[in-house]
Amino acid sequence: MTERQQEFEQQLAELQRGYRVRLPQRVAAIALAWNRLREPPGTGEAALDLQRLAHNLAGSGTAFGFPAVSKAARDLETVIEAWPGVGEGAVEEALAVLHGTVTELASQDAGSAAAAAGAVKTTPLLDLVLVADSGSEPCRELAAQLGHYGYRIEQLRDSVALEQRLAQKPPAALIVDASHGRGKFSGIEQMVHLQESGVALPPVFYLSDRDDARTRLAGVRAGGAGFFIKPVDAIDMAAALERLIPHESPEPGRVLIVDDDTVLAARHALVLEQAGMRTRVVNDPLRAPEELADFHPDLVLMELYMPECDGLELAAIIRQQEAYMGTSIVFLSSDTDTSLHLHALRAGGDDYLVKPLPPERLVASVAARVQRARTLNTFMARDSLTGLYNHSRIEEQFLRELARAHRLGTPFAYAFIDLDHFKQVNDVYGHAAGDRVLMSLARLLVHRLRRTDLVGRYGGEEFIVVLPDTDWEQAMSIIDELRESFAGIRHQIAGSEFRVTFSGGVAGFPTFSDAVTLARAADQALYTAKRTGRNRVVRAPLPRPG
Ligand SMILES: Nc1nc2c(ncn2[C@@H]2O[C@H](COP(=O)(O)OP(=O)(O)OP(=O)(O)O)[C@@H](O)[C@H]2O)c(=O)[nH]1
Repeated sequence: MTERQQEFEQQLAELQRGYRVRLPQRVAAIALAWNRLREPPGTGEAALDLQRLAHNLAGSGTAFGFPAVSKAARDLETVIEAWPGVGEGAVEEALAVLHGTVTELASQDAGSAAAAAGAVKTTPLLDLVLVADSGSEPCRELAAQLGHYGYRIEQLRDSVALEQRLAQKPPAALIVDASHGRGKFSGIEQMVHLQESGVALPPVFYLSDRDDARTRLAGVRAGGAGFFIKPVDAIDMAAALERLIPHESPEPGRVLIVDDDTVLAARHALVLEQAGMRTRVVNDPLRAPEELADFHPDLVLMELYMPECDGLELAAIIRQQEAYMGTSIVFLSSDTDTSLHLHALRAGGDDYLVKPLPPERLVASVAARVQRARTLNTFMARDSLTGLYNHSRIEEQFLRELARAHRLGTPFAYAFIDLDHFKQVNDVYGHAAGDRVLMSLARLLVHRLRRTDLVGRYGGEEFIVVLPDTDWEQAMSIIDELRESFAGIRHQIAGSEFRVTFSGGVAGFPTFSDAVTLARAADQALYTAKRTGRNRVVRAPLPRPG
């Protein structure tokens, strides 16, 4: 075996271990889906969910070296297909066999299962340390303003306290008053002194009363990441911090593999998963559209020759749908005929890979295409001023969330937010000032909400927030807290200062169960908020019975 093959086999073994550790969770998901189906109101969708979970497990078990799991899952799938004709007992029995098979495997590998269960995601650190004289009013005000954007600020008086703080838990960044202490550059000098004595500093932003070259130069020489003249507009500082603080690693690329050759498809999936991508395999091309809608891949990797529906036909089906304009299509085939390659590209494919393909070539081609699909999708999905989801994308996300909530029976909240008297802001301070206000609200929403929440700019000064797994009482208090924070932001433009407020309307699922009534309810609640004085959040009234 060559060194490369050895490495590949090792990687496969690693993947196999990961798959094995997650098996109990997959069986638990199947058991949950079965409970949902059995207890009213079980729907056709719940039955499909259950069938798909069992089918996926049946399809992947053997590929990962667990044929007994595949067999038990396939038996369960067959019984589910025949249900309710076969009765609950048969399903329970098949489920028990699957559970037993997986429990046995899990007990052999309890150690790694525990390790996998213990993996907890952390949220990015957003605390900052401000080094300034305690009596400095502009610095106190800046701290308060940054607090509205979701940064936690701790103020320290001297470099001794700072050194202790850095040793405990380093903050995301330091903000240092350049003239803090004695002397013009004493704040800067303190940082230089700390660095020279071997203390590792996070990025430092200097605040200064004076905008002269000497002070700026001192800041640059001290390794400053930014230099701001007092009084600092908090939105500028928030923007600089946002660029600096590393965000969570991007979502892994999602690849849908369509190939009727189960072994080859599983192998491609293993290779791509090993390279950090998420994959889903479909062996029946006619199921691809359904999986596409459910999985939302960045890229579809498909075999050209397949029974019933070949790759070119499937590409045509995908390309006819606007929702998948940004999805890459890569063909795989052992056919080296170049005219066929051209034909495949004309049919909407982005690349054509000839088999057999070394793993690193597959990973490189797919990763490059995933990246391009991501970039294209970002342009298509984002509002250029605020960077939030644009109108069509937030609507799409809302519908997706609604479908998920229906499927899982979880609540979610929907809020419509609209700036108050925004026309006056434009009229009095100019359009550019209005744009800055829109950006500041966008920043506040993104910083203060969870990563799983969805925020979009619906139109001019209207925003939509979707809060998954949140009931509307929680949503009311979250949106109201945001309202209060936003009202506290001082917007500064050419020496003048002003504040802006927003009004909000909140509605939720399952109180309103379809998209139209839910959005209309939130809109009406917003209208009530405007009519009753603005700068408030109103909950949609309960729907009339019947
Ligand atoms: N600066 C800026 N203004 C915008 C943008 N999009 C829409 N607007 C402005 O937003 C203002 C909305 O005004 P109205 O619909 O009258 O609402 P309002 O003044 O906020 O009043 P209420 O909603 O009733 O509180 C208009 O003046 C639009 O020109 C934009 O991208 N930038």
